[in-house]
Amino acid sequence: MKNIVAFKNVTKSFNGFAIKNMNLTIKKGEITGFIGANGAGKSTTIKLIMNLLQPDTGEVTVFGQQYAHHEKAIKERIGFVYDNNIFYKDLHIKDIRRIVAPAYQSWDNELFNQYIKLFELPTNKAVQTFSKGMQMKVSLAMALSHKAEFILMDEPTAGLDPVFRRELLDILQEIVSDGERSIFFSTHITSDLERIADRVAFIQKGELLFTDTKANIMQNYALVKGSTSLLNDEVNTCFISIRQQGNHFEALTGHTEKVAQLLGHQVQLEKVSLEDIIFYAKGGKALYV
Ligand SMILES: Nc1ncnc2c1ncn2[C@@H]1O[C@H](COP(=O)(O)OP(=O)(O)OP(=O)(O)O)[C@@H](O)[C@H]1O
Repeated sequence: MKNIVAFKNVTKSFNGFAIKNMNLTIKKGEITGFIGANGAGKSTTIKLIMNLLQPDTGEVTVFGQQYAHHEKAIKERIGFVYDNNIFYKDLHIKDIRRIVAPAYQSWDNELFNQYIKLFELPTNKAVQTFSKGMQMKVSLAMALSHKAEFILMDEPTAGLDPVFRRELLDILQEIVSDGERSIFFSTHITSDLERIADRVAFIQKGELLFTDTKANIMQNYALVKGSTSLLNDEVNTCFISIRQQGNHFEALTGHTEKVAQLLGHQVQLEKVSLEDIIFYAKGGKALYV
């Protein structure tokens, strides 16, 4: 499957925080959800994808091209969607159309009008009077009207009411249904991922812990419970995190099959939700009591 975005050993350091040796790929035709705790590095990663930040080392390619030589061509094909559309706040939708349209070669006015209607956005009010969800829809309508092939969203569903959130998620699913467009969005809400993501990327303290299809994650990840006497170096390599209490342990594994081979019936294997994975993975590789 074709990569829309490929990070190759990307590092980016700030004082006290670093994206470490990141090898993120985003696949064509899929919705990839990007999850991680506050401050894990989601926005920084999105800025690297958008070339708003440049890597200290490593390489970012988008549509197989590098920003250094193809910035305009790449940006033409990306729709960066965010609610805080500061440039356009005082404007009405028709003014936005007038200003934004000339910036894109492939802008389609007819399509823009269709989305404004579909999203039920008022055309007679300044965008700053719109709710957060409506502003998100304006941004999405703009992205779709210049026929962006890749929609990139930083926490699109944060602060939306459940009905609006579901509506937005349905729209996103519809967007990728032809297999030609791709979506990458960050979120804190695991149910968003459970609902629409094909693939999930999980970042923790600047490190990409995994990127995998939801189906694989559900199949390969499990909570393992058993006696601490079973733990040894070989067994421990199967675990992402281990919690011990007395002579019992609970561990998150991404290698259910291997654990079953090594420990068989001596341990209990329980299915996990994405929320469980994020909770248990929080301890990283550390072994703690
Ligand atoms: N320009 C910058 N200069 C210095 N530090 C920065 C800069 N941008 C981000 N950081 C730091 O990098 C870390 C990661 O921030 P980032 O915004 O990427 O996290 P996030 O996962 O998007 O968090 P949240 O979910 O809270 O939005 C934070 O500790 C932040 O303070």
